[in-house]
Amino acid sequence: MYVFLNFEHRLGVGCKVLVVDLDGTLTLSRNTYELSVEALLALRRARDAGLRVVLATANGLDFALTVARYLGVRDVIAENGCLVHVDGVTYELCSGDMSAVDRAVLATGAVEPSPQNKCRKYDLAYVPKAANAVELVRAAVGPGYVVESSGYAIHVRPAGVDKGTAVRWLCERFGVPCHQVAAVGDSDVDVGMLEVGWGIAVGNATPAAKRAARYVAEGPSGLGFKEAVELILSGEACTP
Ligand SMILES: O=C(O)COP(=O)(O)O
Ligand SMILES: [Mg+2]
Repeated sequence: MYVFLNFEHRLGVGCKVLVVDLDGTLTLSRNTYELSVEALLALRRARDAGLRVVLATANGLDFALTVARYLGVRDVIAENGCLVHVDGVTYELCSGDMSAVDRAVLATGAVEPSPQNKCRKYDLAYVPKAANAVELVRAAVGPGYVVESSGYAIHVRPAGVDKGTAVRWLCERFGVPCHQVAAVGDSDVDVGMLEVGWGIAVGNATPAAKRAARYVAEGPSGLGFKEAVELILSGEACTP
């Protein structure tokens, strides 16, 4: 039961849901996994204000659910939107067998498989070994697949689904207009959700993420997320 405590929420204006990326957004910077204390405190303020918080990450589902547990978050978008876990049930927004694609990607010799791949289903992750790894992988998999870098790994998944697809699915499920879903992120894999929701990019986000956002924070990563929560709680975000 989400009782919206503050004035904007009671009036049915302002943000009702907060969808937040993990790596590069809740962390100290975009090249570490260390969580930002300021971000954790801001996340708790958002939740205490009655916002429904969803973790949206390129990481695998098992990994994301584990992190979400320690963040005090129950709902998760994983594998860049291919898997959505809401109210204890996992929904698959992607389909198809990725084994042949995986073989083609590894045959380029430009990447190493992420250890997470043994527990990932549709969005596979790779560590680049060559400067032009993204281009080589794109050439190997063809137009039916999306190849993007999160800054932490190269991701390959079936075309047509991204974090924005999953946010749109959540808007429907929660019965909330998408402009009242705040989405905060740092990288190219967040562009879809920054466009679908009321997008906020952290200060050190990629150019594509900043272009997709309604608002760009000053601070980097976790400090930028703290600013995003302040904007949300001020009632100035999630305008139509
Ligand atoms: O797993 C990654 O590559 C980055 O994950 P993120 O979507 O939480 O930034
Ligand atoms: Mg990120």
